[in-house]
Amino acid sequence: MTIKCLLLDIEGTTTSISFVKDELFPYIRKELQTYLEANWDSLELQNDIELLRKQAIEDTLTLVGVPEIASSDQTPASIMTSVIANVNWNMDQDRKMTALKQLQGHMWRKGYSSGEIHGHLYEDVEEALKLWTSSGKKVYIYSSGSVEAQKLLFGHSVAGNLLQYFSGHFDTQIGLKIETASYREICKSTGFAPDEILFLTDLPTEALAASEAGVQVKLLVRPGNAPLTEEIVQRFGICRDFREIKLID
Ligand SMILES: CSCCC(=O)C(=O)COP(=O)(O)O
Ligand SMILES: [Mg+2]
Repeated sequence: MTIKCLLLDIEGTTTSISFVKDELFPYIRKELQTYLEANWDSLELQNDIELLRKQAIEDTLTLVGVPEIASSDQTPASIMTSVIANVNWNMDQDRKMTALKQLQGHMWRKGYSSGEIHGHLYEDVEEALKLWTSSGKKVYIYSSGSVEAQKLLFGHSVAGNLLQYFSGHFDTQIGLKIETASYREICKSTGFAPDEILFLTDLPTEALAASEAGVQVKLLVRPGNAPLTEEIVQRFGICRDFREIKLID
């Protein structure tokens, strides 16, 4: 079946893992206290904290050592201290839950708009986006990073604003990337049959979930990505660069 739609992961696929680990995440740790103090009275921040609070309560049922978030009748200072402990703990484990990703997306706004952060993209990405879209393919992003964080990264990227190439964005609101149901929902939402979609990712767990839904998959081998087993390489095929991907019209 001809590929009509490309579904792209970000970290490890369009963008280096080191940009996320060494620039984006440290920005959150560095700015968190200041951000909480500056935005304490905003509804958006209070909603983000409430989401983190609910997630922490749910997490205590299955995880050990979860820092809980102080209840809303505590002082702002004690709530802030508990939020900082919770966010850092979740980031230490690179957790991909919506509550954390939503707050991060809101915090990165200032970093991108001030020019402190530029979204990293591998140099083949822009050329591939141009080629695919000019030949009539639709391109979507599916990342654990929130839709807002995705738009910031591609809107303020090292190659400029590339948002015009995307037909849409998906994040964990549609489901986790390691769950097959998420890819079924993406098929429904985009209107493409599973085998008309090619999902590009760096993670075998995501590749397996997508392929269970009937979506076609290729794994990216980018510098700094985790090594892949021979079995996974044989099963899905790999590419080192988007220019290696040949789509039949
Ligand atoms: C686009 S937001 C920054 C990256 C991020 O927070 C993340 O979790 C990336 O995960 P991905 O699903 O793109 O591997
Ligand atoms: Mg990834």
